[in-house]
Amino acid sequence: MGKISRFIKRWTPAREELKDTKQAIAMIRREYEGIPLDKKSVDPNPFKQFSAWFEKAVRDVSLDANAMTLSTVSEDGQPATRTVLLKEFDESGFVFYTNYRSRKGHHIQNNSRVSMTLFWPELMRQIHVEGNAQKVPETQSDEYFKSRPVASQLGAWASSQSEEVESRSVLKEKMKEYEKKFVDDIPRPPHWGGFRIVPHRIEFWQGRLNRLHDRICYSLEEEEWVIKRLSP
Ligand SMILES: Cc1cc2nc3c(=O)[nH]c(=O)nc-3n(C[C@H](O)[C@H](O)[C@H](O)COP(=O)(O)O)c2cc1C
Repeated sequence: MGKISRFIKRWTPAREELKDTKQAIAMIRREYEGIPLDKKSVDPNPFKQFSAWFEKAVRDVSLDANAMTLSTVSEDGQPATRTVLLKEFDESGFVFYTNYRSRKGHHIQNNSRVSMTLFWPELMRQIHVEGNAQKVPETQSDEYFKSRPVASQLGAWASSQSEEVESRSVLKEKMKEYEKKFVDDIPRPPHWGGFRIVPHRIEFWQGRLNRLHDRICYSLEEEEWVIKRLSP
């Protein structure tokens, strides 16, 4: 049994112990005993701190270490969240790719304020970022689009993301249509590309004993990152 499956077993009730959802929820409880996180021990640069945590997550987290919850806000102030994949990262921000005509795309075009959260249960760690989303340059989206598998490239053409679709077979037909249309090179759909989240607040959360977790928060104040410890 691997490190992770042992870990999961420890915190998951046995199948025969589960009677109903209410009881299942009540049975899920664990202590967090992560490595201490302190204002003195973190890097003064939040991007370097992010890299250190992300690299550890890629090594130690079972799957989808780059999956993050993205929150946007609708025109009438309704927040909406969904999972997207972090695809690029540097000191200018966090990049994910999507359909600009999707629900999230419309939200961002109307209100660029977004937040994103990565949670790595195995490490008892969470990173929460708040900032503004902006489209990446077209050349950057082109480059990333080219690196995707051909089927994913066709999928970007075939799917009018977030719109109602009659059936799965309609999607399959569209895939076939685009397969015929683009024989050699598949261009990037103009409505598909990256958003960069430019952060002004980055919080690192480390689970600790007795729910006394460590929270170290960087906020951008007059172009300087100010570091504070927050109550759990
Ligand atoms: C693990 C995972 C990764 C995903 N990655 C992306 C992604 O990188 N980009 C994307 O547009 N949708 C991604 N999705 C699908 C979104 O969660 C969502 O269903 C879709 O983008 C439509 O969202 P919207 O209608 O709010 O715009 C992913 C879903 C999961 C579960």
